[in-house]
Amino acid sequence: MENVLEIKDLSKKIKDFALDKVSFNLEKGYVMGLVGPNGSGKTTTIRLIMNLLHKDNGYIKIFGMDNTKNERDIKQRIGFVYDENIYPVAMKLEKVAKLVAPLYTNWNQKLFEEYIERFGLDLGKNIGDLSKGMTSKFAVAMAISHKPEFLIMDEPTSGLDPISRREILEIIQELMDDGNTSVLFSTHITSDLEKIADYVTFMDNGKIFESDSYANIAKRYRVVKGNTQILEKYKNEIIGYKGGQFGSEGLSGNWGGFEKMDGIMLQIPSIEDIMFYASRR
Ligand SMILES: Nc1ncnc2c1ncn2[C@@H]1O[C@H](COP(=O)(O)OP(=O)(O)OP(=O)(O)O)[C@@H](O)[C@H]1O
Repeated sequence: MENVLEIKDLSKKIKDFALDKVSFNLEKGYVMGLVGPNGSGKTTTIRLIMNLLHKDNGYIKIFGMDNTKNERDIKQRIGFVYDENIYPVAMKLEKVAKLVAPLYTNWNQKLFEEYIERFGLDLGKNIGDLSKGMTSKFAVAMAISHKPEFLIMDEPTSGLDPISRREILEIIQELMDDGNTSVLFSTHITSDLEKIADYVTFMDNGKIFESDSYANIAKRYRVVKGNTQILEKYKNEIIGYKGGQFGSEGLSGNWGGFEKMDGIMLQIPSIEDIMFYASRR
């Protein structure tokens, strides 16, 4: 097993917010989705991985190397999509590519032009004249035209219509076909994760709630619903417990005992369920 990304005890304080001992790994050849409510620390984690922010503690290894000491080598092998446009709005797409291409030893102009055509983009247009969706597609084309081994994207599909989202996901799937490419992307769109993510890392309030395959996480937890009088007694076993007059609910990682109880219903949690109850802790 070879890890493309290893994060251990990563901490960073920004004003009132603290990323607190974040640890997770991504194995080479897999796709990981980073999910969590607004402000849970996804962008902060991604910025730390990209060395755009300085960490307070912990370490980040990419391709087995320290991400700060080997930044130049690492970035040649990485593709990165920011959560916002980073290119000058008055610059033509063609010009942006001309400036960026020489930075990568592996830049493949033919491949870039193929992506541009596939996404229906016009190289003669200014960045500022692109729609939100087209800006995202251009950012993805720019990030993958040097055939990165590791693609890191911060909400690449937000603001895209379902067809464009599918196009981006298809491209990611194609990149994965060689078995050597790995992808980490943050998203709020849980259906995207269901389509392509091998692993899901749940963040909440600067901490990791879970990081595993969805199948494993779905085995570990159940949504518990039912009689308030019964559930009140076990509320310490229930994450994000909410009691109500007409029934109570939450998520449980220790749900075996509920199976035989009358008036209690168990459901396999969706990704959204896990996010919801974890954030209500
Ligand atoms: N430069 C900054 N100054 C002050 N606070 C910041 C700064 N950068 C991030 N934060 C705070 O850190 C927290 C985490 O933000 P972050 O952008 O990492 O969350 P996120 O999970 O990516 O959220 P979203 O889903 O909304 O994009 C937020 O509370 C945010 O306000």
